[in-house]
Amino acid sequence: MRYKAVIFDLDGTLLDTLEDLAFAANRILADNNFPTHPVGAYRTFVGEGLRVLIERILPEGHRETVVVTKMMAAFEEVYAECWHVRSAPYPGIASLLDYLTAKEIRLSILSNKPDQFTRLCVHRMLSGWHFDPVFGQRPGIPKKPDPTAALEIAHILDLSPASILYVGDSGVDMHTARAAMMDVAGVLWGFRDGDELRRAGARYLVARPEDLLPILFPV
Ligand SMILES: O=C(O)COP(=O)(O)O
Repeated sequence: MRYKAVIFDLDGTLLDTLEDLAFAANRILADNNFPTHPVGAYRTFVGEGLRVLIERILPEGHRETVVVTKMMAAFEEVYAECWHVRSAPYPGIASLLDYLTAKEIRLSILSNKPDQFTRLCVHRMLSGWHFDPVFGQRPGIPKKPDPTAALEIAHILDLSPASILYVGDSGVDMHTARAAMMDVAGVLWGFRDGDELRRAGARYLVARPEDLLPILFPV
């Protein structure tokens, strides 16, 4: 078997978290008399961590560090109440994870979502499977697309990057995997489109979770 482990991105790959993220972000915008955004716009705002999300949703001219920092704290407060309301695994993820577990493929998660929310989401929505390690964005560790955390996972699993398949839904994920010398599959059910994934270097593009099986277990 070529791949012994999979590193999954979280938002837009395993979990559809878009509506809860958009709800919390729009709430803090409205609370501060800033214009809100349609839920779909958040597909391009999410993916590079909380600070970048806040910078992207604020109107130009209101992105000073002090405003961004205040809005980050406000977001964390609102999201702490709503992160689980409308979020859930995408269709087909449960069966995929069951199958990978039965085949003894090791499972791991690497997200740019703040680490505490990453762990909460995994604990509540993906507790039926064993993911280890689970890393969100941690203070002092460079976020994706820097390959540091992906390589840390390879080290913890005691596997070479070549024996790990990275699965994600954004250009940031594709760049992360390539920088870590891992093969990468881009998923088309997430927040970004196939063009972005292809341009960022996706080796495979998959339309449904079960389409990962022939990649992981070629006949
Ligand atoms: O919350 C984010 O910025 C993105 O999270 P992801 O890395 O799981 O897509």
